[in-house]
Amino acid sequence: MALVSLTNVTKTYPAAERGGAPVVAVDDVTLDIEPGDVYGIIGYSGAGKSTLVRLVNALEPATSGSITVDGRDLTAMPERELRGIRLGIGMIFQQFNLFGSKTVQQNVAYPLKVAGASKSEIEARVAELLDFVGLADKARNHPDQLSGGQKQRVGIARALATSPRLLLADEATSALDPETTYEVLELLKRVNREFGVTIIVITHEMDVIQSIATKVAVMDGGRVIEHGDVFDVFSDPQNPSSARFVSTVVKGIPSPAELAVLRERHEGRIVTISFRDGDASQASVFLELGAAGLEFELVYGGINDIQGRAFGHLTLAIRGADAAIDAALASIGSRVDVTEAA
Ligand SMILES: Nc1ncnc2c1ncn2[C@@H]1O[C@H](COP(=O)(O)OP(=O)(O)OP(=O)(O)O)[C@@H](O)[C@H]1O
Repeated sequence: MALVSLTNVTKTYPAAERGGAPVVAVDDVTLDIEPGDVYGIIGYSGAGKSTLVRLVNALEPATSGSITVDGRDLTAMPERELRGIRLGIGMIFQQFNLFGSKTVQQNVAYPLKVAGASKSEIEARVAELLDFVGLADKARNHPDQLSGGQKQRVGIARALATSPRLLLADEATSALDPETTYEVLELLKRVNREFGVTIIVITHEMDVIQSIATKVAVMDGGRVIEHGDVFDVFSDPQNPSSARFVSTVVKGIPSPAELAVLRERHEGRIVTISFRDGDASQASVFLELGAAGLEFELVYGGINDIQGRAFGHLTLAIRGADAAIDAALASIGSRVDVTEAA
């Protein structure tokens, strides 16, 4: 059974001005998030991602449709029970949202205090979590004495304090540099692997999805326009907007402008060979071109790794007799996708 299930969920906000049109922030979204998923939700600013998070977190009611968390329908639930649902969901934020006047230890202890845990339970759990996030030596520091990455690690420890099954990460690495982003994403992977916590990652950065998510939903104008396994969406996006996101991290077939530059710099026929794991290896393609007596160079593209599965597009400039090139491409084209620039 899905841990989070959204069925035809719509959230409409009233118009800001009298006579204006209402804002449909989330538009007829149907999505299942299974236990153990790291589910990425990507979209440009205003796509409706944060609104979707607030609906799942029961901070706001949906206008229509149904949302279940752990099999329990939030739509008709009284506020008292919604509070219980919220306790089972951890949240981390772009701006960390730590209490500046409390120490690291007190920040992590806070949700446990609210939940009514005993002093000894709190001490043991906080020590365990600070150890897990590698900040045991900072227990008595205040947030302003920590780096951004350390603050987010405190945020993660605090979000895990009450042992939630679900963690919502809303642009959790958007304020961090690439190195620190990598560390925080690695920590989130451990949270998923070692504690079995399901994670929903909201982001506008495709490389975050690439490095951590197993599934992805692409949002645009409040709608989910494409969703599926990260590998499938990255290697073969079906929607132009998803393709634009993918192109920020994957070099595909060169655009007409890029082709013009390639032609200026390289002689020969420009051919893109697309690999998807399970297809022929790159080595077999290169060997075949070599065996046909053709000269070639790699001029554009690359191979990507998504959770241990490889795919990518390599664009080559190939030189030699046209008939020999035609024969080699026909043979290679029977195993992998071959696209020759017009
Ligand atoms: N409380 C609100 N009242 C009215 N309109 C809202 C409210 N919250 C969000 N919206 C509108 O709903 C749409 C979706 O906003 P949302 O914040 O969910 O998008 P987002 O994808 O999270 O973008 P960002 O990354 O910029 O936060 C936007 O048009 C926004 O202006």
